[in-house]
Amino acid sequence: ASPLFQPFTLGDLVLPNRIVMAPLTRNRATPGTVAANALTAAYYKQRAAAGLIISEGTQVSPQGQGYLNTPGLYSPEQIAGWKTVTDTLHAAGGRIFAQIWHVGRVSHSSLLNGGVPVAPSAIPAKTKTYVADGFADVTPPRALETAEIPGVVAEYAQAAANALKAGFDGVEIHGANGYLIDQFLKDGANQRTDGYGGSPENRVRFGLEVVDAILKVFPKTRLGIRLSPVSPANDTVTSDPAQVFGLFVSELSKRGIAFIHVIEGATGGPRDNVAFDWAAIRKAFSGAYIANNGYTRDLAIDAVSAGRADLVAFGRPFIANPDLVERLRTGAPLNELDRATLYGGGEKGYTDYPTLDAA
Ligand SMILES: C=C(C(=O)O)c1ccccc1
Repeated sequence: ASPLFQPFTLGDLVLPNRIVMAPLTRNRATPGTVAANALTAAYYKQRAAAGLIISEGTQVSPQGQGYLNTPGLYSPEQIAGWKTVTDTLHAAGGRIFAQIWHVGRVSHSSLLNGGVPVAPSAIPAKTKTYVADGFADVTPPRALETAEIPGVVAEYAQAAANALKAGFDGVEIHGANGYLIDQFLKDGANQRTDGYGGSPENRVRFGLEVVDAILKVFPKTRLGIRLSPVSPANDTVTSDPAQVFGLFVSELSKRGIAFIHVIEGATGGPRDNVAFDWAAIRKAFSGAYIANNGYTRDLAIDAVSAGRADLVAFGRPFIANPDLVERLRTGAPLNELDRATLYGGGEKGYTDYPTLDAA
């Protein structure tokens, strides 16, 4: 069988195959920000055959929330809610890492008690977010004071400690798609004049402080980070992707974390929007490389067989195919994705996609 279906040891965790369920925001943490409804546990349980599941983005604090009904990992209720999910998934033989998330400037005052989002600089993103009455332009942010930054770093570390309590098998730091860490990395969003802005060395500082703070409370063998060097997601770009991500990845490699999860191209879009040397990034990192973005069965089999990736993450295919692993193994056709039920709502488009044997 293709290496895609062979086991892989990630850090100290043996995965039964190299197929990862990518983090997917579904806006179904109701009420509010607690991932406790039975639907969420059922949704993840249906996908337990994945080599590894990475949870939907889970905010590290109230300030870190940018969308309606996304779960948090900063309160006892939220930890207890996620525990019902991880217990259910473990009972079904699955493995799940928590993706911990701070949206930075991609938020809306209606989610922040009338407040404004925080960001590296007071530069509004030309992007929308999902709030109570549908999609809305994000609220222009304020720049974080230098003195506030250690507090935000500590929110990530606390969320990682909470992830352990909530029964997660590991943590993925959300460092991609134009959210807070990515905003610091990219000079289109970060025009600070203190030690956190300007040179690539300064722009990687925030992300590295987050990793170092987490490593004080969390094992490096179970820690990874998602990156999107050339994605324009949420209107966040940089003039120097090769420089800043080459530096960031080599610094991450020195810390010995388990994986980088790389969005190759524009998130959910073209893989060749900007020329980028993915092989150089893979070579610069000592741990595992999870490739993501628009992979088909053939592309995934080829990437793993050719050694360009250790694992491949699938997002939208996992939404529509709870038994994606089986379908990829046998080359079976895939269910169509229903875009109308991606965000918000209930079981429709969440837990009601059929498996092969149900067809
Ligand atoms: C967390 C997200 C990301 O990383 O792009 C997200 C958020 C809202 C809708 C889709 C995706």
